[in-house]
Amino acid sequence: MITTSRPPSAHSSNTDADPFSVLLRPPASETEHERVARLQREADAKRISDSIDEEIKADRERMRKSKQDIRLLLLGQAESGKSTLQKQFQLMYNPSGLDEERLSWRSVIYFNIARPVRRILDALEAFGEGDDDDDLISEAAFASTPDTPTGLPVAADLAEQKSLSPSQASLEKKVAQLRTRLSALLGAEATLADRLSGGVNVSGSGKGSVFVRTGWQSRTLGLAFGKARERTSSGGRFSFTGGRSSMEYKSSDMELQARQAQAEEDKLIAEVASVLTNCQGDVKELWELPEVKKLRDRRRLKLEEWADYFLDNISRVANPGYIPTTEDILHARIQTMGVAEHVFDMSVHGRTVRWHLYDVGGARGQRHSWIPYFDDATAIIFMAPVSAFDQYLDEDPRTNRVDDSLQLFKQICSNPLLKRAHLVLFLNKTDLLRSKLAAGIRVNKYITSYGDRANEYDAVVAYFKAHFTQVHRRNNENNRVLFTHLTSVVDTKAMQSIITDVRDSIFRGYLKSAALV
Ligand SMILES: Nc1nc2c(ncn2[C@@H]2O[C@H](COP(=O)(O)OP(=O)(O)OP(=O)(O)O)[C@@H](O)[C@H]2O)c(=O)[nH]1
Ligand SMILES: [Mg+2]
Repeated sequence: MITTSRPPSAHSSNTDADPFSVLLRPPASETEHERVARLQREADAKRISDSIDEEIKADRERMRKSKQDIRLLLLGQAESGKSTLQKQFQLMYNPSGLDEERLSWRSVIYFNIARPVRRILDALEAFGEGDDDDDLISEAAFASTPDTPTGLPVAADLAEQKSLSPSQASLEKKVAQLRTRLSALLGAEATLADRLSGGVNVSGSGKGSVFVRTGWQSRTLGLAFGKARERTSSGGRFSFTGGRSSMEYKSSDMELQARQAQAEEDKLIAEVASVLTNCQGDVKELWELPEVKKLRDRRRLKLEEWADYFLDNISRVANPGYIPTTEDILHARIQTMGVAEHVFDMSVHGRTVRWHLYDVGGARGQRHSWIPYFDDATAIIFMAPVSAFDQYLDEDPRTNRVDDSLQLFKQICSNPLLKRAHLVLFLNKTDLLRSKLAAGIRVNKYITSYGDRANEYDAVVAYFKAHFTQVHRRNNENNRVLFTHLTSVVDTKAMQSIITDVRDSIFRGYLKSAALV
């Protein structure tokens, strides 16, 4: 056994000692047992202190590295295609992530079917109530009215009771029958909306919109699908990692709850899937009613593009064991709430750089949440849906969507916090623009300044492009270049080369500014 000299006692008479060490000195009466315990405590404290130092060092290193990351903001009004573009990035740079969340898209797709089904029924009923445009009622609807096993009134009775024409009464009866047969699907709409939004209602952002926060896929399916983060408008950070993160399952209680939620979710989806399998014939019958086409042609029933896509594909989607295809996922629609961050490591010309993609909610009530992301943005892709010339904002039905896009683009171009950001403009939904023009929808009916220019794709695109370019030119203090692309972001093949092109131009700008710093 060796003996060591004791440190001077706190009660020592040495008055020259540093007052802190005096305070820390062990009492003179310390026993050997107490001394061993104290040394152990001191060693533990040092270990903890060293590990904190290590963490601080690693944090600094992360910060230094993350300053070199590329931050790309996807901006634009609601429905402009930001989340769809994000999915295309995911397909290119993290395809396994999309595979992992594939099944969770069923709830969105079923919701994308249930809601338009209800809207079609409502529109047909509203027609029956006050509209006596006989031409709208097809003979087919009248002729195919069967006797009613459900006890619903027959066409002749209805006509007599409400003094409707026989054809109107026939349609009303058919719609009533379809509503009864589709009641289980209609009932699922609210349940699905509630599950998707996690019970959150967002006011002031459009009629009956369903918003999802980042990470909804793991809430609806309990999957690990990659990292997603949010910044609050005060600049603080909330981070969320999908799947079994320590944050999600801190205790076995929470794990149990998550398992129960997952089991309920699976049950709900299985139930809706079987409802859809059973009523697919009715959905098809409703969708194919000639009156639906007529109401749409006369613009008395406006359905969004995803309704067309999924109702056209109803037999496939309603198949038992349905798994969404990539194209289905690209067409699925759910509104983004707040800002979702997606992180990809991209190798560009032999150099790997971390990219942070920020997919924002574009509705007016969501735009305030963009601001904390402005000051360190490397680049912006602004998305303007040019097919929306005949549409108005859900959140403000007096504002034309293209006009809103132009106003928003002006704010983005002139924002001083964004003046260094590389600027890319996607004039999106060009496929839908082509279809609308081919269907004879006239631009000058909605945008009077279009005048008597040709109602053709090239002329319309040139007109909109000129307006966006002019907004940029008038709000371009920094002489920054605007890179414009005509896009249909649901077109995967075309998007692969556009994304590569955009990626390279952002990367070139990034290298240039890195060299200047
Ligand atoms: N046909 C077609 N559909 C598109 C195109 N771009 C987007 N869509 C569809 O439009 C709908 C809305 O797209 P999102 O990507 O969800 O829009 P968003 O900009 O993220 O909307 P918010 O999250 O509300 O801000 C989805 O159903 C997409 O599939 C396009 O170029 N062509
Ligand atoms: Mg979105």
